[in-house]
Amino acid sequence: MAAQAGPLVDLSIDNDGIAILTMNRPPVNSLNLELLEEIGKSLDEVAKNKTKSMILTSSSPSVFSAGLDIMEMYKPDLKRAEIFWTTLQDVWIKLFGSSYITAAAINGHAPAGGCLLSMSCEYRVMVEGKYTIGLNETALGIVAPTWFMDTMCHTIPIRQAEYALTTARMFTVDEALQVGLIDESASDKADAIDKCKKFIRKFDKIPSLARAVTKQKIREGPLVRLQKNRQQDTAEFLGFLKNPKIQQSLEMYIQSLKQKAAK
Ligand SMILES: CCCCCC/C=C/CC(=O)SCCNC(=O)CCNC(=O)[C@H](O)C(C)(C)COP(=O)(O)OP(=O)(O)OC[C@H]1O[C@@H](n2cnc3c(N)ncnc32)[C@H](O)[C@@H]1OP(=O)(O)O
Repeated sequence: MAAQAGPLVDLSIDNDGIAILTMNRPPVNSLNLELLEEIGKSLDEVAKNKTKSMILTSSSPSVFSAGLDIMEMYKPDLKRAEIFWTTLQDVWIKLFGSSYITAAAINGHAPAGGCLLSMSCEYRVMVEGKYTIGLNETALGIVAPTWFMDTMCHTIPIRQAEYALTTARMFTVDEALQVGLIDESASDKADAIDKCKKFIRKFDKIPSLARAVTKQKIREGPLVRLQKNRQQDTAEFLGFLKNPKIQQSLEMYIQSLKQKAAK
């Protein structure tokens, strides 16, 4: 993968006081430890500055995020893998449990961890095109953690979530719209951001504390479940990584990605 030039995330506040958090790890925004750390710091910044809302997007022209960086899981240094996983848990807790308004302008593919980040927001607008979104973990021979599943069940009906998770279903933009995995489609990134802003403006006349507490109460179940089981969840992840069959599946998947990229 190409070397990183420039900061891994850009956090700006626009004229309406809305924070725009742009992931910037070319070529595909795969979530490695460093990118997750930077996303986590930006989310802290948004919370600390009491910014009322945040839009999550990507600097790539065709990928929102390719999900977890598979190289963090393939034959890993186990100490780093543990920090990687707890950082991912932190990012999810901060984003899913945030009190400010969140929306994702999904300007490209959003598989696995990319889908998770967008589902952790309250509203999703995806750019039209040949892009797909979904949790495809079973296709890699791995199992999405319970909190990934909880996040999907919080977004689409549980029957659809079970079917999508077990079949590693990647939804087209139209399919995602139909099932409710995204809320709107957009012609391009600017349109996606505009539509996210329109969603955010819906709260202009709603008292912010009432809105925030309502959001946090409705999201409490999945959050408490992970918070109570963090150590076990991390142990399970590390256990998976030590399993030779999982490593074999990851190796085959990496090879297939490299072959596809070389074509
Ligand atoms: C193990 C225990 C349980 C763990 C539970 C956690 C579960 C996992 C959640 C995850 O997020 S796993 C990651 C799943 N992600 C994917 O399956 C996506 C794979 N990528 C793609 O499908 C495509 O890259 C794309 C996102 C559709 C973009 O396609 P595009 O044609 O634009 O780019 P490519 O040519 O395919 O890729 C460019 C370059 O990036 C490398 N790469 C792609 N995705 C990843 C990734 N997730 N991690 C690391 N590297 C990735 C790809 O190999 C190419 O590399 P080079 O050949 O240029 O070196």
